[in-house]
Amino acid sequence: MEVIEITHPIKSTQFVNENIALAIGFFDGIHLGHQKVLQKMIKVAKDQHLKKAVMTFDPHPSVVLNPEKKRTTYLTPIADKIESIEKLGVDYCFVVNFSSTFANVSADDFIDQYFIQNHVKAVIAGYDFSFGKYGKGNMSSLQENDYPFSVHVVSKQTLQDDDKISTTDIRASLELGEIEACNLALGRPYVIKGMVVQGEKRGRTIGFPTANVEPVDDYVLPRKGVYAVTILIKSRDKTYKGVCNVGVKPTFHDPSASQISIEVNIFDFDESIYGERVEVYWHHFIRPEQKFDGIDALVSQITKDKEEAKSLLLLER
Ligand SMILES: Cc1cc2nc3c(=O)[nH]c(=O)nc-3n(C[C@H](O)[C@H](O)[C@H](O)COP(=O)(O)O)c2cc1C
Ligand SMILES: Nc1ncnc2c1ncn2[C@@H]1O[C@H](COP(=O)(O)OP(=O)(O)OP(=O)(O)O)[C@@H](O)[C@H]1O
Repeated sequence: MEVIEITHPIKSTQFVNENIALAIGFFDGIHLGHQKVLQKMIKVAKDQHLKKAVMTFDPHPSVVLNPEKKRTTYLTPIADKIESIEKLGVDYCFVVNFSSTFANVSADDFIDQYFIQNHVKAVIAGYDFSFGKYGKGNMSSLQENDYPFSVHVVSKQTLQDDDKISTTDIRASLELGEIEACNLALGRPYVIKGMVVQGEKRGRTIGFPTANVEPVDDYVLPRKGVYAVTILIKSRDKTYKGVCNVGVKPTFHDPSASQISIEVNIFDFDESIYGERVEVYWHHFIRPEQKFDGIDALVSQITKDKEEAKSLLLLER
C-alpha cells in the first residue's frame, strides 16, 4: 500500500495516476461501522475495476475546530490505523493533515482537488459524513450533483439497540471500563501496543511480578482498574494470558501525584522481557483500582483477581 501524506494544498505530483474508489472518514478504531464502509469500497472497486483507496486525516479535526474538547488520544493512533487499512488490501492511503488551512477549504474546492483531479471515480462514506468549510459538503449534496464519480452511502450501522456504532461511544465505554461493549462495537478486542519498561520492582517482592507496559503511542486508556487481558510478545509471536492493573497504585502513591501505569501479571511466566514490544488485548473488566490498608490486603485481593481473570479467559486462546 502506498501512503500519501498531504498537507494542503494537494500537489499534482500526489495525484494517483490510476482510477480509484475512495472511502473517506476519520476511521478511528476501524469499528464495525467503519469496516462496513471499507468493505463497500472494496466491493465497488472490484465491480468498477478501480484501485482501492482510503482518505483519512491527522490529527483529529477537533484539534482545530473544537480546542476545548480536542481529541489527542486515539483508539487506533495513525500508525495502527494505517496498518489495519493495509491489511485489507487497500492500494492507496491518503493521510491529510487536518490544519486550520485545510479546515478552510470549501466543499467545492475539496471535491475538485481531492476527488476530481485525483482520479476518484467512486466515493464511499457513511450517511453522516460531512466535509469542507463549515462541514457544508455531505453525502446528499454529492449525490444530487452530476459529478464525474459515483457516490455510495453506507446506512447507519448499529448493534442491538438503535444507537449508531461510533468512536465517541467506544471511547466512553473504555472510560467506564465497559470493555465488552467496546469490543462488540470494534468487532475485536481493544489493543494497546507498548514496550516493557522497568517498574518499581515491588511486584516480585509481593509475589506478583508484573510487566510494566509503556504505550508506544497516544492511546485511550481504559478506566483505572483491574482487567483480564492477553498479551502478545512480538519477538516470540506468542500470546499469554494475564491480569492487568491500570492505575496509579494508590496503596503506595498519592493518587493525584502519580502517573498512570499499565502492569500485567502474565500467568505461568517467569522471564525477563524488558525492552520487548508487546500488545495488550483487553477482554474483561474485573474491578476498580482501590487503596488498600496494607500489602496483605492487596495481595489477597490480587490472588482473587488472578483466579477471576483465569476463569474469564477460559474461552480465550
Ligand atoms: C492484578 C493486579 C491488581 C492490582 N490492584 C491494585 C489496587 O487495587 N491498588 C493498588 O494500589 N495497586 C494495585 N496493583 C498494583 C500493585 O500495587 C503493583 O503491582 C505493585 O505495587 C508492584 O509495582 P511495580 O511493578 O511498579 O513494582 C495491582 C496489581 C495487579 C497485578
Ligand atoms: N455506524 C456507522 N454506520 C455507517 N457509517 C459510519 C458509521 N460510523 C462511521 N461511519 C462512516 O465511516 C466514516 C468514518 O467515520 P468517522 O470516523 O468520521 O465517524 P464515527 O465513528 O462516527 O466517529 P465519531 O464518533 O468521532 O463521530 C464516515 O464516512 C462515517 O460516515
